[in-house]
Amino acid sequence: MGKKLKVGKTRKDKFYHLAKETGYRSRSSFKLIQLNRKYQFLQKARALLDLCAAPGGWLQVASKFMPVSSLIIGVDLVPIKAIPNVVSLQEDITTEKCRQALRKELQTWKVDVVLNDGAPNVGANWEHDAFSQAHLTLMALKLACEFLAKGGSFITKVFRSKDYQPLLWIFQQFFKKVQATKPQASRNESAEIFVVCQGYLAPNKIDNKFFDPKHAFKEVDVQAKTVKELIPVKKPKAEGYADGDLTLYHTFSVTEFLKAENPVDFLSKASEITFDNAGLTSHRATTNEIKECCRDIKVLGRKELRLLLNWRGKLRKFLAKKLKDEAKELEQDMSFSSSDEGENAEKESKKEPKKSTEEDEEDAEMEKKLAELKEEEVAELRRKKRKLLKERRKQRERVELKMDLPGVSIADNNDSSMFSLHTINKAKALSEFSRGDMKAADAAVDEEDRDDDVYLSDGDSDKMSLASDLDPDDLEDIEQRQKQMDAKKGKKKVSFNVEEEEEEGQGNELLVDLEGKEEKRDSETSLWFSKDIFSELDLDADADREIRQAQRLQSRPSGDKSRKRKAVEEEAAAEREEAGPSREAGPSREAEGSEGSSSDSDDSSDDEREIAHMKKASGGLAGAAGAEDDGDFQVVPVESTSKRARILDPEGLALGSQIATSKKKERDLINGSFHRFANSEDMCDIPEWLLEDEKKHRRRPVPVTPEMVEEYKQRWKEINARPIKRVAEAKARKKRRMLKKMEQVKKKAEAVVNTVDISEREKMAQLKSIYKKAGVGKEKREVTYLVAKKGAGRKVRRPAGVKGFFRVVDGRMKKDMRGEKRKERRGGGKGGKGKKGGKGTKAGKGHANKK
Ligand SMILES: C[S@@+](CC[C@H](N)C(=O)[O-])C[C@H]1O[C@@H](n2cnc3c(N)ncnc32)[C@H](O)[C@@H]1O
Repeated sequence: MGKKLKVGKTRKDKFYHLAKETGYRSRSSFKLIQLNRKYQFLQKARALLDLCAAPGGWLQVASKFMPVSSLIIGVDLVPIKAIPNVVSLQEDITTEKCRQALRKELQTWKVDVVLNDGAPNVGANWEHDAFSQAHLTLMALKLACEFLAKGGSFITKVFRSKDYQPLLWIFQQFFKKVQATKPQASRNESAEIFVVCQGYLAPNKIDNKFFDPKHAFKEVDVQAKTVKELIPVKKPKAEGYADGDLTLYHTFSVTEFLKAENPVDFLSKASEITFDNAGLTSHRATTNEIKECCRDIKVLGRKELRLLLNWRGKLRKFLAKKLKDEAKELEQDMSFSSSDEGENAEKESKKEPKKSTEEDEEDAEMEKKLAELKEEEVAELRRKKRKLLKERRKQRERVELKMDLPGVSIADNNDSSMFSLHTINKAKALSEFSRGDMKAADAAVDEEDRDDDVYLSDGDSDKMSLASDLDPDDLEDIEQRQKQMDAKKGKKKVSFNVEEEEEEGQGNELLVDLEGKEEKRDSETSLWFSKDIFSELDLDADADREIRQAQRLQSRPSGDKSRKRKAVEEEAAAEREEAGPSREAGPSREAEGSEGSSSDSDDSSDDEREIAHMKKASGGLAGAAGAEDDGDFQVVPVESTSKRARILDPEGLALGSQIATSKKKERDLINGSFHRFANSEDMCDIPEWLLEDEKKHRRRPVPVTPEMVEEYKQRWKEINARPIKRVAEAKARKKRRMLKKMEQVKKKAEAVVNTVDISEREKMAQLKSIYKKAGVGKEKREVTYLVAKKGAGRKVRRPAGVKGFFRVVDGRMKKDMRGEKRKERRGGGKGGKGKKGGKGTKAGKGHANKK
């Protein structure tokens, strides 16, 4: 028999070798390194206690990661070889002696971290081993509870057995956060798991049952006091009695309870609720239990208090409904009495003696008041709704005009209202101001404010809440009935808009519109069209074009019908010409032509109609900017100053550069523009070819050198060669993203390279996966597809001329697909027998297909 192969735990794995390489005393050092990497408890610790520390791997790690001159103590059954700056004790952590030794060592100090990697001698049987492990952990916890500072951490090894859950529960009683984890260095086949407990609660008293395995593991004593219970709760601060309140017993009536603004607050103050309303006492919601609860509020629990609150809600709903019914009855009575007033009055006076008792009067009075109350309520609701809608509309407008951001309103801020003329927009307030009666004016303004105020007085809020108990349908119903009643009473009802207009009519005289209605509309229109979305549309140019078209049509000589057809062509040519740089100075062709327009004829009526239509279409702009022909007078068109800058071509730019450099040159250029070609003659009877020729030659050369023009041409080319802004921006964004990604990948790679606890091969694998995930360095491979010859198999030699990657594919699929297509073309796949796939394909070299 040969030597037995090492299996499972005894196998020397990478961490074993790594520990040997790096000088750690045990492979479990890497467990602590990995735990610390995740939870970062060593860096902050100033004192540490390592229970079951031999041979000292964890102590090494602790002394490496903890701040210099920290206190580190290690305890184990076996002696630990000395480690610089580490105190080691040889003790059994389950004993009192060990506890005392630690006390002696630490004196009054508390530690920030307690570690426990204890593993008792095992081998008896699984259950026994598991128990002794759990017991050791419990003992470690006991020591931790004694020596840990508040907020400290306890990191312990636990074996997964039936005692695992009870242990976790106990940890949770002492620590804020308890997390279980299995570090990479811990073998998968091992049942160990590491529990990281953070935020030690440091209770004043601890029940020893927690550390008694009998209680802790077998039957966890649920009744045992929890740590939270053991932590003394601070006494609430004495607040004393309220002023004038000398008794602790407060009795309130049901009505008061129903009216209470904050019922919860009310219940906290009340000792007893008495019944002052027979109707409410006999209400079916008022059960015996409720009555009993009302007798002593102070003894009630959460459930009973909730019961009382529900009861209150029911009663309020009941009352609201009652009010509604009463209002309905009142209305019916009114309609009944108004229609049959005459007859019934006579009949009743004859039949019965008049029943005019005081009670009836009181009832009527009550009902009237109720109706008024409801009316007010509904009016209030309507007013609020209107105000809300108005505000929303305003906000929308402000957002549209880019005065506000959506959801953020600067205009909502009313701080400046005291300086606003709008606050005294009532004539009454203004007159008070002008008389110098500031008090009265303030009152008037307040009155105005109150109309729109969202907040209500106490009484109002109660009314409002009553209304809120009603259904929306009910409200609508009430509203409608109210309207009918108003109409019957002959009340003068006016719509909201009319009301507003009236108010405006007698408004503040100081609030005068700076613009007329027309101007206001124009400015609003221009504001609207100044939005970004319209910036692409050259509205000015469009308007100008229309004007010119109208003028040209107007200036056409009468009788020349052949010209009429060409008008459009001419117009287009003229526009093209205008776009050119060397537009001749001097009177325009329009002006020339317009001379002829004074001689009207019958044929021109169509044109005139067209012009009128166009003028109308151009919104009156034609009249402002274009030439007007008013009888014998010819109005010279004035170029609009707001006209957009024309984009010049290279010749124009060269000319412009000359003007820009010298005033004299500018003057010369202007003077030079008055030459014999500048004033065109009447060219009506000139043949077309001559006109074309004239256009070319009847112009003075522009005083710029061809070199200058060439230079500007080059500049244009350069500008045109540049990518458009958006493309450039997108490219820049992509580049930035890429750089960022690279930076992150670099950091990750560095971290992997610097990791000590993994082998080189693993590092390589991790690096590869990092770069792969980031998509860096992933270039699309150029693959050449080769269709294999029949029976060639998968192994094909690289054919001549094929470079790089190549893949051999089966030609049949391609052929099948072709066949399918052919079938379809022939019509619904009814193509005769036809061999499937047809003849064999020529495979090999000739079919190389690059992708
Ligand atoms: C896995 S080793 C600890 C390894 C240590 N964390 C390191 O990194 O070197 C478990 C240790 O627990 C110790 N041990 C077991 N029962 C103990 C007890 N009752 N008191 C003290 N140490 C104990 C053993 O002596 C053993 O050295």
